[in-house]
Amino acid sequence: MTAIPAHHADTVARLRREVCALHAELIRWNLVTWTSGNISARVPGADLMVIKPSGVTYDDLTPESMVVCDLHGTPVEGAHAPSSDTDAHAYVYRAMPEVGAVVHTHSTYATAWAARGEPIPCAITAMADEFGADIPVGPFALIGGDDIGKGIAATLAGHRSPAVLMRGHGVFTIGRDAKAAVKAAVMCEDVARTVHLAREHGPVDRLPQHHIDALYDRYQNVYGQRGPRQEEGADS
Ligand SMILES: O=C(CO)[C@@H](O)[C@H](O)COP(=O)(O)O
Repeated sequence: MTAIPAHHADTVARLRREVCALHAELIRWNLVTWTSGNISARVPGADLMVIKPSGVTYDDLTPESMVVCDLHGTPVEGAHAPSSDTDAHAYVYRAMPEVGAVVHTHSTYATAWAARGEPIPCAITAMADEFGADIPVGPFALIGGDDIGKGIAATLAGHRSPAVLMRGHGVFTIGRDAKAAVKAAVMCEDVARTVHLAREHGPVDRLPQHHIDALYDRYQNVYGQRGPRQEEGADS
């Protein structure tokens, strides 16, 4: 195995802790069953990523059990075999330099949309906020190799949505960091459930595009705590 350059050691140690800890969020938000989801994060400035080991139960995950791989999916540091979706994550990092993290789940409602091969229409404000569009469907691809990654990148490149429903499989989300990608997976399941429930009682209309655009812009650029006053701790 190739050694990790010394100047990346602290970052890798931090990402081992972060990626490990965030798997607890997949359980907390009921997005995974047994070992069926995974998180990875890119090591900034290096052609490396930190990813969950394959088939290890979430209770048994530790920072040390995370696997460092290069961006072709080859393990570089770690005692475990990496996630079965390692090649998919690696392809996304190679194809989408702006992506800092990838998350995969089989969360129930979103995966039901994936099983139907149907995009989730952007019908509620929470969806316009986070996704800015319908949540798209990517192609079916077998696990292992580059095909899942190719489908994710081809579907999400130039798309506002940080989530894709891979046909007949489940959800992949991307983010600038692991917390953002996990948040997108949580929100994806939430809106998948809401729009599904709404459709049980009748047709659901997509929001008008100008409302989607306005909501997306506000949430992405105005919502929450921003700017120097908040950073200095001002409260009024
Ligand atoms: O999608 C799949 C299998 O359908 C995989 O993502 C596994 O469900 C999780 O695999 P590991 O990350 O534990 O290898």
